[in-house]
Amino acid sequence: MIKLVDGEDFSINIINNICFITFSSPSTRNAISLRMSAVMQEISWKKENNLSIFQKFLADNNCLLIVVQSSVKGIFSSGGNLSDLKNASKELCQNYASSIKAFCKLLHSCSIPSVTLLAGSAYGGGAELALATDFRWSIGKKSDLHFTQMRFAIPAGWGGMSRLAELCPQLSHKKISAMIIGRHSIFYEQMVNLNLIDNTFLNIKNCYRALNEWRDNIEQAPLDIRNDLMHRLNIKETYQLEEYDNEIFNKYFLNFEHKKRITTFFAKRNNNAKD
Ligand SMILES: CC[C@H](C(=O)O)C(=O)SCCNC(=O)CCNC(=O)[C@H](O)C(C)(C)COP(=O)(O)OP(=O)(O)OC[C@H]1O[C@@H](n2cnc3c(N)ncnc32)[C@H](O)[C@@H]1OP(=O)(O)O
Repeated sequence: MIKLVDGEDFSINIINNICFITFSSPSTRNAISLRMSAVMQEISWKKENNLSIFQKFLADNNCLLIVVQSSVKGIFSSGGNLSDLKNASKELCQNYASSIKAFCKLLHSCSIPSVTLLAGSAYGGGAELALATDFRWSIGKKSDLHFTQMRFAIPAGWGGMSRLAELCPQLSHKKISAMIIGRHSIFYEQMVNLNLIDNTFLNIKNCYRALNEWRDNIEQAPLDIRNDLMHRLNIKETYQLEEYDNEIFNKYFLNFEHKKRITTFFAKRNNNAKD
């Protein structure tokens, strides 16, 4: 295990090329504390060579997948830490939301796939954190999102409204504003209908098995193709993306590696046929 953050309630470790970001604060239902936000600020804001500490940690340790998870049964996160926000000075809180928002943005803008494991509810900023990753996998069918920010007379502040629009094109900006104003909840079935749940597992064991299989498949993809495919997220115009996709396909089609793997495929089939 390679550690970047070793807090009792918030840790970031790499195990077998998977980066686990784990929230473990049962006493606050995984509320994101001021201290957690300070750590997120430290590791998210650009440092050397235009790379944040977090991105350098991922690169230096050949991380292939990012997993955000809760170790607290029945809840992903209760969002902003209300007692911290009640007791701390305005100065102490001035970077609170922007630090968490920067960390959330990194989770879907870096060139490594990210997935949130949901086994319970997410409230307020916790729902925004659950939306921050590329994918969401549900363990069981009790995953849900509760946009409770307006209970405290604030809009979503960790990037959740624009992220919801990205993930669910069918939700207009007006509908998203209405959902925040109306403190809407999105329960499991609706999350599935909105494509906010990408996979569902009966239990955590099956989920981790699928994560390891995903990691193995990524590892078997040649690094140059992985990099070229992940570069797609930087191309915004559709016509440029089509041109780029043609270019990278022609770059690898019937090259040495492609033909080698076709040969291996038939060799394995012939060996299996003989067994
Ligand atoms: C832009 C984001 C925005 C912001 O940053 O301001 C927000 O995220 S606003 C906060 C949005 N969060 C919520 O609306 C959730 C508030 N919490 C609850 O509704 C409940 O606690 C719930 C449903 C999460 C859990 O209910 P349950 O009955 O299981 O437990 P308790 O309510 O008894 O809570 C247990 C324990 O956890 C503490 N707690 C819960 N949520 C928070 C929180 N967000 N911040 C700090 N502490 C929290 C609660 O006070 C209890 O502690 P105790 O010492 O026993 O009082």
